[in-house]
Amino acid sequence: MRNLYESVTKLDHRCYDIYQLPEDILMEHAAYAITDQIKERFEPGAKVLIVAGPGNNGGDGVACARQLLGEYDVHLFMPYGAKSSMCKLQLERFYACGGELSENLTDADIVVDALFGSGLSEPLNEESQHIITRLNELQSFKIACDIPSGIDSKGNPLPVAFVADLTITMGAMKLSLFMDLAKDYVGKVIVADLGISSKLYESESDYKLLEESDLKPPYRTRFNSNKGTYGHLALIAGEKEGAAIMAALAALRYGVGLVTLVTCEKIQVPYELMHSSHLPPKTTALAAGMGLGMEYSDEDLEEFLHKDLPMVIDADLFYSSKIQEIVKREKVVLTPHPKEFGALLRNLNLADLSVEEIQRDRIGAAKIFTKAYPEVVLLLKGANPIIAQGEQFFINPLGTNALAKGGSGDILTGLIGALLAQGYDPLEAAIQGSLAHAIASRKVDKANYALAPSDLIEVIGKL
Ligand SMILES: NC(=O)C1=CN([C@@H]2O[C@H](COP(=O)(O)OP(=O)(O)OC[C@H]3O[C@@H](n4cnc5c(N)ncnc54)[C@H](OP(=O)(O)O)[C@@H]3O)[C@@H](O)[C@H]2O)[C@@H](O)CC1
Ligand SMILES: Nc1ncnc2c1ncn2[C@@H]1O[C@H](COP(=O)(O)OP(=O)(O)O)[C@@H](O)[C@H]1O
Ligand SMILES: [K+]
Repeated sequence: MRNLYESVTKLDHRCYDIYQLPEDILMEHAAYAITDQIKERFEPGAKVLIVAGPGNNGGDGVACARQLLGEYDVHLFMPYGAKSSMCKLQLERFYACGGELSENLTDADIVVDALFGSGLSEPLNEESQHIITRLNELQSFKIACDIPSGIDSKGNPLPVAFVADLTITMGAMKLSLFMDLAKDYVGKVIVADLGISSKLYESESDYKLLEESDLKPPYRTRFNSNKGTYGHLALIAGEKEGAAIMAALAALRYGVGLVTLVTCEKIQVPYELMHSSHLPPKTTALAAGMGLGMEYSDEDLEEFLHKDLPMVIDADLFYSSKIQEIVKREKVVLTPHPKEFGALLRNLNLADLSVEEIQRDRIGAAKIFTKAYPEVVLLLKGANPIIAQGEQFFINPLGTNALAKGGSGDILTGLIGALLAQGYDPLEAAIQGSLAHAIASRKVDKANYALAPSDLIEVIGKL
C-alpha cells in the first residue's frame, strides 16, 4: 500500500525548509530519474525528443536534456521558451554544455513530455493541444515527466493529454494519476526519489494506492475446524437469479463454509449451493441487490434486512427506498457503479450528479457520501475502483479492462460477501474482495475480450 497525494507542494516545501534541499537539488534528481530510465532502456546514440514547457516541469525536461548531451542524440523543443527561474537556469546550463534548441517536433526513439505538470492551470490552448496530438501520433517510447501533460489535478484530460508508456512521477504518487479518466494516459507509473528517501519525503495521507502485495486470501490456518467455522453467506436471488448464483459460486470459491441462495420461488440452483425461501438462522452475512428486480415487496425485504448482519449491497437496491434504512446500519458495504452511485446520491437526497460529473471527480463524489455516512463502506466501481470509509480512501489500480463485462460485478459482490461471512470487518472485506477480483482478472489466461465470470471464479481458487 502506498501513500497518494492530491498535491505534493507541502512535501516539496518540507524538503526546502526542513531538509535544506533546495529546488535545484530536487530538480536535478527529478531529471536524473528520467535520464536513468532512458539509459536503462536505450543504447547511447538513440534519438531523444524532449518537449519542455515554460515552468518547472519544463525545467525537469531541460535538465534531462543536458544530462543526456554528448551521449544521446538530444532534440529539445520549447514552444513557449522558459519562464520560471529554475527553467531559465536549466536552459542556461543546457546552452553552456553546447546544447541547441530544435525548431520543430521530430520523430525519435524516445519522447519525453515535460510540457506541463502540476502547474497546469487552465484548459490547453490550441497550440498545446496540437503539439500533444502530434506527440501522441509518434511511434516512440513515451515518457511523461511527473504527469502526462493535459491531465489536470482531478485526473481529467483538458481536453487532450499525452499518452505515456511510462509516467515518472516526482517525489510521491499523485491521486490524479489513478482516476478512471487518466487510466488510458499514464501507462506504467513509477516514483522518482528527489534526493531523499520516500520515508522522509512523505507524510501521512488519507489516500492509499493498493498493490498486489496487499492481497491476503482467506487461507485456512485452523486444522480443527468445520464448515461452520468459515461462516454462512445468504444471497437474496431475485428476478435475474443468474446474478446471485454467480455471486454465490464466487463466494463458495473464496472460502465461505456455507452458501444459501434465498429465493421467492423454487428454482434450479447448482448442486453445491443451498437453497431456501427464508434467511437461514445461522447466517453470518448477507448479500443483496444483484439481479433483484421487482420480485420482492418492501415487507419481503424487511425480513432479510431487519437482522443485524454484516451486508454487501449492490445494483437494484440503490434505487429502492430501503437503502435509506440500510445506510444507517453498521457493517454495511455498498458496491455501486457510477450510474448506480448517482441513483444512490439522489435516493438519499445528497446530490444530483450525472455519470459524467461523477467520473470527472470520483473522489469528490465519493466524499459527498462518506461525509454523510462515515460508518458505511463505499466501493465505487470503475476502471480504478475507490474504496472509502469516513476520511480514508483506497484506490485499486490493478483490475483490467477484461472485467468490463456483465457479471463481473456480481462476482465482486460474492467475494466481499464471502469475506464478511468469514468475519472480516467491512473495510477489509471490501479492500480484499476488490484486490482478489482485480488480480484474478490479470491471471485469467485468455485474450482480454474473452473473460467470462466463470473464468474469474476458476482463478479466484488459485490466488
Ligand atoms: N517544486 C519542486 O520542488 C519540484 C518541482 N518539480 C517539477 O515542477 C513541476 C511543477 O512546476 P510548475 O509549478 O512551474 O508548473 P508547470 O507544470 O511547469 O506549469 C506551469 C507553467 O505552465 C504554464 N501553463 C499552465 N497551464 C497552461 C496552459 N493551459 N496553457 C499554457 N500554459 C500553461 C504556466 O503559465 P502561467 O500560468 O504562469 O502563465 C507556467 O509557465 C512539477 O510537475 C515537477 O515536474 C520537480 O522538479 C521536482 C521538484
Ligand atoms: N476497464 C476496467 N478496468 C478495470 N475494472 C473494470 C473495468 N470495467 C469494469 N471493471 C470492474 O468490473 C466490475 C463491473 O461491475 P458492474 O458494472 O456492476 O457489472 P455487472 O453488474 O454487470 O456485473 C466492477 O468491479 C468494475 O470495477
Ligand atoms: K508532463
